[in-house]
Amino acid sequence: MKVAIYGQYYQNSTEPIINDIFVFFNKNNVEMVIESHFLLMLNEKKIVENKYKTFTSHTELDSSFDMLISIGGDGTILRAATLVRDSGIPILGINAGRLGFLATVQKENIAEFMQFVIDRKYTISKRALLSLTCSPTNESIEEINFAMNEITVSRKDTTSMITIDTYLNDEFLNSYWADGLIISTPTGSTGYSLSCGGPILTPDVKSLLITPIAPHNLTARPLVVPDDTEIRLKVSGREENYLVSLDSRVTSVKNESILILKKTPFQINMVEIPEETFLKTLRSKLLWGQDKRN
Ligand SMILES: NC(=O)c1ccc[n+]([C@@H]2O[C@H](COP(=O)([O-])OP(=O)(O)OC[C@H]3O[C@@H](n4cnc5c(N)ncnc54)[C@H](O)[C@@H]3O)[C@@H](O)[C@H]2O)c1
Ligand SMILES: Nc1ncnc2c1ncn2[C@@H]1O[C@H](COP(=O)(O)OP(=O)(O)OP(=O)(O)O)[C@@H](O)[C@H]1O
Repeated sequence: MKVAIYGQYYQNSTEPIINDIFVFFNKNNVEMVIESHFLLMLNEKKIVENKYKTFTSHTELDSSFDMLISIGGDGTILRAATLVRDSGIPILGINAGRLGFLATVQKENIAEFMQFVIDRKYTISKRALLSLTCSPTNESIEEINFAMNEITVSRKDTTSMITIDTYLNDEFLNSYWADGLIISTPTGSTGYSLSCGGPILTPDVKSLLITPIAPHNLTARPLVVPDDTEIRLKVSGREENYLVSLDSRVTSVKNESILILKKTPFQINMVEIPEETFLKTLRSKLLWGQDKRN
C-alpha cells in the first residue's frame, strides 16, 4: 500500500499524531510519500527522519497512490483536494485542527482507524464539486478551477451591498441585494452556507444550494436546486470589483463580468471509516443530541 501524507502546519500537538501514524504504517510496510514542505517542518523539529520520498505538486500524485492522508482541520482538507484534483485518489482526514468536520479520524484512536485503512475496511463518499467560468477570463481562477465547499460572491472595499442577478438554466431567478451569494455543494452545506441560514444536505444529495448572505429582503431564502443546473451570475455595485471565492481561495472580479457555475465532471473521493459516518459527525461536531431534556 502507498499513501501520500499532507499537512500545512506543525504544532507540538502534531507530534503524537505523526508518531502514531508513522509507527503504525512502518510496522505494516505501508509506503509513505510526504508533501515536501510538511516533511521539512517535521525534519526541523526532528520528528521524522529525512529518508522518505516527497511530492511537491498534484502532477506527482498518480494512480500508484492508494490514498492521501490529510493531517489538520477542514482548511487542510480543502487544500488536499487541490492536490488530488481529478486523480480519484481518496482523501482521509485526521483531525489535528479545531472543528474538523470533514476530517473524520480523531487523534485519540489513530491506530484503530489506520487498521481499517490497511484492511481496506472503508467506504468512499463521493463529493460533488463546483467549477466556474468567468467572462472576461480571470487567470487566477483558471489554475485550480473547482470548489468542494462553495463558490461565493461578496462585496469588496465597501459596506455597500451588491446586486447579484441570478439565472438558472438561462431563466431569471432573482436579483439578490445582499452582502453576497453562496452557491454551495452538499459538502459545503455545513460550512459558510449553514452560518447564513442554509439547510444541511447529506453528501450524496444531488443538489446545489443558493444561499444569500444577509439579503436586505425578508423573503429571500436559501434555495435548493438540482446539481445539473447551470447557474449564471452578474454582479453590480458601487465599487468596481467584488470578491469571488472558491473554498479558501479568493480573487477579485470586475463588475458586470458573467460568472457561470456548474458541477464538475469529476468528484472528490472522501474515505469514510466504519462508525465515523456523516450522521454521526452531525451529532458529535454540531452537538446534536446535547440537549439533555430529551
Ligand atoms: N461565517 C462562516 O461560517 C464562514 C465564513 C467564511 C468561510 N467559511 C468557510 O470556511 C471555508 C474555508 O475554510 P478556511 O479554513 O479557509 O477558513 P477558516 O479558517 O475561517 O475556517 C472556517 C471554519 O469553517 C469550518 N468548515 C469548513 N468547511 C466546512 C464544512 N464543509 N463543514 C463544516 N464546517 C466547515 C472549519 O472547520 C472552520 O472552523 C469556506 O469554504 C467556508 O465554508 C465560513
Ligand atoms: N498538522 C497540524 N498539526 C497541528 N495543528 C494543526 C495542524 N493542522 C492544523 N492545525 C491547527 O488547526 C488550525 C486549523 O487548521 P486548518 O486551517 O486545517 O482548519 P480550519 O479550516 O481552520 O478548520 P478546523 O476548524 O477544522 O480546524 C490551525 O490553525 C492549527 O492551529
